[in-house]
Amino acid sequence: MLNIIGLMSGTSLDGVDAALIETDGERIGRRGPVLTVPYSEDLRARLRKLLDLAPSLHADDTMLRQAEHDLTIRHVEAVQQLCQKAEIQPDLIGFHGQTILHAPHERRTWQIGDAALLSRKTGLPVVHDFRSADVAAGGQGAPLVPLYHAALLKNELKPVAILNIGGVANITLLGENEAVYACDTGPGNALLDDWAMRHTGRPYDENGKLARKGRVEGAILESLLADPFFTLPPPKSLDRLTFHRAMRAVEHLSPEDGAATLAAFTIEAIVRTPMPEKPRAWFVGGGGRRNPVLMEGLAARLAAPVSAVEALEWDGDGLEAECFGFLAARCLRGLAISQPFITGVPEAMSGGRLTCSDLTPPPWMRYGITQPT
Ligand SMILES: Nc1ncnc2c1ncn2[C@@H]1O[C@H](COP(=O)(O)OP(=O)(O)OP(=O)(O)O)[C@@H](O)[C@H]1O
Ligand SMILES: CC(=O)N[C@H]1[C@@H]2OC[C@@H](O2)[C@@H](O)[C@@H]1O[C@H](C)C(=O)O
Repeated sequence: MLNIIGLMSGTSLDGVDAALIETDGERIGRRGPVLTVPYSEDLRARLRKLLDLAPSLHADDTMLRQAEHDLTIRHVEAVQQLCQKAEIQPDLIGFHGQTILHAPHERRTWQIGDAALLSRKTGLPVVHDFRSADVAAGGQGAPLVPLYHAALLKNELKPVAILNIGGVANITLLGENEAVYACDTGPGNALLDDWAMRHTGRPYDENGKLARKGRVEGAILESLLADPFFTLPPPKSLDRLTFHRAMRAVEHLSPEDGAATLAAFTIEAIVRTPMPEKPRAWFVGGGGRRNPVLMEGLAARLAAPVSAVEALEWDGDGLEAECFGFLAARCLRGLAISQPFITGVPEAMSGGRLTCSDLTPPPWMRYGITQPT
């Protein structure tokens, strides 16, 4: 097995999560440590602006290039800090990059990040660009975490739902007979974060304090949920900005009522996701599991028990970063990272690209892995 550092910077734009994982892409050994290197407020604001500009942005845009450079340096720092913490010299990096645009219907998905720079600065080979091949083949390109959930889950609880509440929320349904279904469910924390920033100047509604004091505007909530996305069966995926119009719908509400309504939007979108099997339990990862308004709302509305993924002895902050370490190993070996019931791709397929600097021999030369074709 290889020691791989997985790096994930999610749609919340809060920073880089880094996790060490020992894996060959099938077996999973040691997991952790995990750490987060936060983005500066300035970088976060520049990335947020890039999301708005992305549909018409040229790849050579100066602001884009500068932000890409700066966020790659944050990833270099994350690798260095993790190596120190783990006291280990890793073999490989799985680098997700920062999604600035996701439009699978146009066969476009765009993760920025300079893999060559990351490889040069760390002296390690880097697997990156995990989503493009899937999207090019007609898939959604997301979510990609389900095969990692499937590899991790050992218990007999199935059907079981693993929910990630990041900027966008996504679900993996591990069904009976090894079936794996997945999709994005709707907004996660992103709308709430933007609302909190506007009304409190803070990047998120800490512990749901604002939403807790508000009243849900039922008519607005139902109008938001009338979007055809919510009745579409999986697979389906979202851009961080897909439901940004919800901000306009709640604009006239008080900070508290707006937060309560947006939190209810996240919850109801999850509850109403059409599912091929009925989960017997729900486990929640991502920063949203720290928001008691979301967790209590889900527990009240779902038919099965809801807990944080820590109940499975998983690390809810590191799971996605671990996943991109796991997927990096799978890409290297040409193993599938997506399947028809996960992303809608016509057949199971691998993906990712490998970048090595002049100083980093390809991993198959160093570790006897079969060279991917
Ligand atoms: N104590 C807390 N109270 C409320 N919300 C919280 C708390 N801690 C974290 N969060 C929420 O979690 C978010 C960060 O979540 P996470 O790190 O899972 O996002 P992400 O990795 O960017 O997501 P993804 O890639 O899945 O879209 C914050 O932006 C915030 O909304
Ligand atoms: C295009 C993109 O970056 N999608 C992310 C985003 O963040 C959550 C949700 O939307 C999910 O579909 C995906 O990330 C996770 C890690 C995934 O691919 O499984």
